[in-house]
Amino acid sequence: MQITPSILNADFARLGEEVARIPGADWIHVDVMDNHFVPNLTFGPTMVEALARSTDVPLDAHLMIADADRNAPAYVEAGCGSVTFHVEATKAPVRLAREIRAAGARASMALKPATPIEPYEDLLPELDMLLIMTVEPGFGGQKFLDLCLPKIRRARAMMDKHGIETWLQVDGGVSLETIERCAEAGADVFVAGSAVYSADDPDAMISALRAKAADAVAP
Ligand SMILES: O=C(CO)[C@@H](O)[C@H](O)COP(=O)(O)O
Repeated sequence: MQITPSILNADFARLGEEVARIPGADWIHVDVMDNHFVPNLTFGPTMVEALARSTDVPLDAHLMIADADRNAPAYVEAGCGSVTFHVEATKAPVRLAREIRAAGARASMALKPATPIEPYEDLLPELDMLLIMTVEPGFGGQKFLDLCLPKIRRARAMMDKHGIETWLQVDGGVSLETIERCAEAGADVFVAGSAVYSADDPDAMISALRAKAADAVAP
C-alpha cells in the first residue's frame, strides 16, 4: 500500500518546505495541468526539475496535458520516477509507454471517470501503473465518485487474469473516509491531496491512510 500525496493543495510559494513535511510519502504526486486538457494551470518541466532536486522522495508526475505524446518525455528528463499520461490525450499509448520506460521511468496511464477500462485490457502489460481517476481531473478538494469503484474492481480482475504486477492507483477525494473502499476494490497506490495537506500533521496522516488501506484488505 503506497501513499503518494498530491502537492496541488500545498503552498506553492513554499514548495520545498511543504515537501519536507512529508518524509513518509512513498512518492510525491505532481499534478501537471495545462489549461487545455483541464481548466487549470500548474507546473512545467523546469519547476518539476527544481522540485526533484529538493527531495529524496521520488516524483510521480500526473500529466493532465493535451499533447502527451510530445510533452511526456520532458518529465522523465526532469527527474520523475513515474510518469502518467491520460489515454484521452495520446494518439499512441503503447508507443508512449515504451518511450517512457526506455527513458528510465515507470510508465503509467490514467483514465477519466467516464473512460472505460475494457478497450485497454490488452495494453495493461505495457504499463507499470494504471491510474483510475475518482474525480473529474482539474482540481483538488472534490468529492470522491463512488461510481468509479466497479471500474477499479474490473481493472484489478484483469490484472489478476493476466498475472501482471501493474500497480493500480486511485486519485481524487481519497481520505480516511474513502480509502478503505478503494483498497477493497483493488487499488494499491493512493493519491491524497487535501486529506494530507489540510491535516495538522501531514506525515502522520500519510501513516494513518496507509494503515487504513492495509486494514481494509487484511485477512
Ligand atoms: O489530479 C488531481 C485533480 O485533478 C488530484 O491529484 C487531486 O489534486 C487530488 O486532490 P484531493 O482530491 O485528494 O484533494
